[in-house]
Amino acid sequence: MSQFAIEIEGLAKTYAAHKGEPPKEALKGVDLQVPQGSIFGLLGPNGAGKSTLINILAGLVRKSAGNVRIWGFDHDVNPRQSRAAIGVMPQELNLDPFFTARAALDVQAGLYGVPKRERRTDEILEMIGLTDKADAYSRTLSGGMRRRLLLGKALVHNPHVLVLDEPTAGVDIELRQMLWNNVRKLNEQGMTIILTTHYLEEAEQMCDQIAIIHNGEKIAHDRTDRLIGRLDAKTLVIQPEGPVPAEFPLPTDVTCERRPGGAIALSYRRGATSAEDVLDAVRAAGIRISDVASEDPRLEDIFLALTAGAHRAA
Ligand SMILES: Nc1ncnc2c1ncn2[C@@H]1O[C@H](COP(=O)(O)OP(=O)(O)OP(=O)(O)O)[C@@H](O)[C@H]1O
Repeated sequence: MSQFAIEIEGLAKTYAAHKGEPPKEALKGVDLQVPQGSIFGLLGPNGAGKSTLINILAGLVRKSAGNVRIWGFDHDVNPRQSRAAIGVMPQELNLDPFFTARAALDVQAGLYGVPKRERRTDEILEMIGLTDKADAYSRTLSGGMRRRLLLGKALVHNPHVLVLDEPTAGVDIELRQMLWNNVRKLNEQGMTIILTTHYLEEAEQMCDQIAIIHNGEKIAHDRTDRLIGRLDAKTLVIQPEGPVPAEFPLPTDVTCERRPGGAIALSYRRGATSAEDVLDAVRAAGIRISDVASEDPRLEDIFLALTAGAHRAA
């Protein structure tokens, strides 16, 4: 058994021309390996191809080319096993309005061939906080509750891999925390998690590894800390004692930005300038330093740098 939960080679998808629109190459030969037991972030701007990739994994979209293995099972050779190894929480709230929460979970378990005695309906209802809504029709549930029910549906067959397609888009803080707590617990129990999100801070906190997709191509894949470390940028935020001159000499390539409250943020490249050089320049300008804090780049910075770089290359 491979150490990868998901292995993708040369995955391509072209959507056929439709209503005067030309064919759309949504994925252009993507290779990707998702380690078992990881929380893996799949990021990219709108229209990058993330949902297409996830929908191919879920068996909802047919790939044009390439190979997909889920938990070692080839999508084409062992479609039943590869589908059983994965659970997907989709972006759209596609619930049958005339099913109760309990029925929705039971029917889904039935679809996956889970025998009645092995069903964990009550356990899942409890986990997603819907025990008291078990017999309510899904049309009467709030948006947040429906989202939790979709998570429950993705879990009925106890998959090895759980895929979450923008699970927290437009949900409140409480639900977001509940979702992430659930995801962490499932991951601790050994489930591999793949998620797409537009909240980069969330990805930074949750994911061990991140891949960035742009225009149907993978432009980066690395451990989250290494990805962020790729940016050689550093910022010193200095709280001055007394006034700061409008302009003062700084080492080449150091930029100065005024922050609210009178602080100045000095950004530089670690490879070219040292913190000591920056502080020396501040002192030489007669600025007395009351406090200093340092800021490292965020995932957002690397994301913007990489996607902008890919634009230029294109
Ligand atoms: N059924 C379809 N028919 C034609 N084109 C499609 C179809 N589904 C998606 N596309 C196109 O394929 C590209 C990739 O779309 P996809 O939904 O995979 O992107 P995404 O990264 O998930 O975007 P978002 O972050 O906005 O959800 C887009 O240009 C989209 O318009």
